[in-house]
Amino acid sequence: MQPTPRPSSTVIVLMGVSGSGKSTIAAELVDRLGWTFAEGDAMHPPENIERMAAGIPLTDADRAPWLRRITDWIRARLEAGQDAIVTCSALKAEYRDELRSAGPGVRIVYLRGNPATLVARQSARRGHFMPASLMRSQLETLEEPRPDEGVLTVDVAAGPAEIATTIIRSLGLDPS
Ligand SMILES: Nc1ncnc2c1ncn2[C@@H]1O[C@H](COP(=O)(O)OP(=O)(O)O)[C@@H](O)[C@H]1O
Ligand SMILES: O=C(O)[C@H](O)[C@@H](O)[C@H](O)[C@H](O)COP(=O)(O)O
Repeated sequence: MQPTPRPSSTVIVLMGVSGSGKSTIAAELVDRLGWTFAEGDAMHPPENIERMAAGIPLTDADRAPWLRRITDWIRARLEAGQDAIVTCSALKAEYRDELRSAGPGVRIVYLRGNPATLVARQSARRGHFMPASLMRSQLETLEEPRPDEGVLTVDVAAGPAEIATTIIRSLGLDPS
């Protein structure tokens, strides 16, 4: 069977709840691949950051402008033929549909962890606006990707370097 040809450029979306390692794995992938990177959190309107910092979960309406900005960013990278990486919790299937609408080069990677690990990692993290109290709503809101979504799921029990290797191999991004 012929290998599936890569589209002209690829944008990896690292998804998962707060504390799943999106920023950490993105940094590892950027180191290894040298691709353009955007932190999805930086695209939230300031009110969203204020809400989360105050322990208030975001609603669909709160997330709408943020998802639009991320989707526009992805589309611009694909149109420019640039490979890129972006973090976005993408908790619901409808959010992922929107992100994928940016173009065929979108590859979503779900960083899946057991709740105990996620809570431990998120609460050990310092200097971040997201309070540990919001983990419960993150986990309640999360709709894990269905098999037909074509999302790559990676367990976050392993260390960042191993996870990055798994992602690079599974997406066929090894240097040839
Ligand atoms: N695979 C991993 N193994 C061990 N610790 C990790 C791993 N991934 C992330 N961490 C740690 O867990 C915390 C949350 O990771 P972070 O990348 O900030 O998650 P997110 O961006 O999804 O909120 C950080 O303190 C980070 O150093
Ligand atoms: O959709 C949401 O509720 C938020 O976007 C949330 O899922 C996201 O995780 C925050 O931006 C916190 O940032 P960290 O994921 O870096 O903790």
